[in-house]
Amino acid sequence: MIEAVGLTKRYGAKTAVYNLSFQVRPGTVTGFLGPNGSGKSTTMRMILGLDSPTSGHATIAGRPYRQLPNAPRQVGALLDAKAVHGGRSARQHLLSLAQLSGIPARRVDEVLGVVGLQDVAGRRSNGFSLGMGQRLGIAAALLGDPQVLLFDEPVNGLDPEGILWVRNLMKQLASEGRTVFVSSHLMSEMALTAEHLIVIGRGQLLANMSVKEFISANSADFARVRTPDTEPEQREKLTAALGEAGGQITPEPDGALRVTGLPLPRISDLAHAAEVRLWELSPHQASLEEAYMRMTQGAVDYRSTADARAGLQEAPAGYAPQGPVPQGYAGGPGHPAGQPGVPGQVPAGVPGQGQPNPYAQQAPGAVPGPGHPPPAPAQGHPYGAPESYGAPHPYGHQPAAPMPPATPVAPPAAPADQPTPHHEDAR
Ligand SMILES: Nc1ncnc2c1ncn2[C@@H]1O[C@H](COP(=O)(O)OP(=O)(O)OP(=O)(O)O)[C@@H](O)[C@H]1O
Repeated sequence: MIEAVGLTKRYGAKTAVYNLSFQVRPGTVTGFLGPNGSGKSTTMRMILGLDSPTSGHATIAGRPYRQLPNAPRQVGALLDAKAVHGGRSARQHLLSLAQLSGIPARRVDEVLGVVGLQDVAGRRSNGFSLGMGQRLGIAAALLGDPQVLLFDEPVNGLDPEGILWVRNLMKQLASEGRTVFVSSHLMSEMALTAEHLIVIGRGQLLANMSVKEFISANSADFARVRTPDTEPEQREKLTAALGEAGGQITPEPDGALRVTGLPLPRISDLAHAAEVRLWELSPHQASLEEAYMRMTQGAVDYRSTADARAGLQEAPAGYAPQGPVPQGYAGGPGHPAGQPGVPGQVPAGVPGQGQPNPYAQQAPGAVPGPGHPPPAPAQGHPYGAPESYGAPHPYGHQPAAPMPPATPVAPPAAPADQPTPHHEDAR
């Protein structure tokens, strides 16, 4: 198990991570979600002993990484796929890691097969695509057959087939009882990969809950209602009537109203009774990605000026209707609201930051919204059979050999407190 307790990291005036507490349990994939710059990599680096916390601590199996008796044997990580000596071949790179940790050379070929790089193993890694580099990084993480695995944006640069393969690999590793902690900024991907979610924004915990809970808490049905644009008093009349009847009303950027808590026929009847004409009355379901974006929208560092026009700049006025904070949200039970925030960093309108949760109108057991299909069935290969580069994958046609017993893996190379190499890869 991985545990963070009050984890805080400041770089000068910049607070990258603030008071983060969570646990990552074995046997499930835990997704670590947050917008760019929200502190995911910094948190992972602190867990791996590559950065020292300003305060708080992180442990793996009850001890800080650097105090684990055989840390390299227990923990594997993919932090930066580009942290490879480009002049070396994939095999040489893995061999040098294996030799450092006393891992038998045959294990190198096993992991090369697992990630589908066996046919390019002799090629220099500086000729690798981003996706091939990710696979090589994953191979390095698996080298020691560790019980605890951390992956920072592992699907970055992978094509759809590669993404599916990573998804199945993560699930397979977790089903073997390992602790699997995977960061991403894509909710849609994590909803298909992870069973548990830890969501952060500007270094602070926003949600800590199962994917099931997140889906049921965020896949709210709602109605869109529009009155004649030319008669604003009709809109006001309707807002009052719906509000009195117990509906939650949120103005949409285009002038429509988003209504939760009332079925469509009731909205129609109330509009009729109030003598309000409707131009639109339509059913909708909030997508998970939308819920995630709304949850983190006050906690995004980098934003296009076009976002304002797209309605992503600010929560619309009045968008935070009534309702309890669902369990597991930061600020909900187990995450008391009103904890001191980072000065100037408390995300506006974020559930659990002392504000009511805007997603309280739930259909329990709701399924992911459009764009979130159910997970694809696993492929024949135990790790989803990646296509190898240049030849059919041998594991695609035969049962894979079992992983060898735990063997050490080289510790992450960067010394503590070095500036984080900030990835400039396309995301
Ligand atoms: N060594 C450093 N010195 C100064 N600031 C840093 C350093 N490392 C990270 N930061 C800052 O801390 C914040 C969190 O960065 P971090 O890389 O942990 O976020 P992230 O969620 O992993 O982002 P991304 O998804 O873009 O990789 C950012 O504002 C970043 O610029």
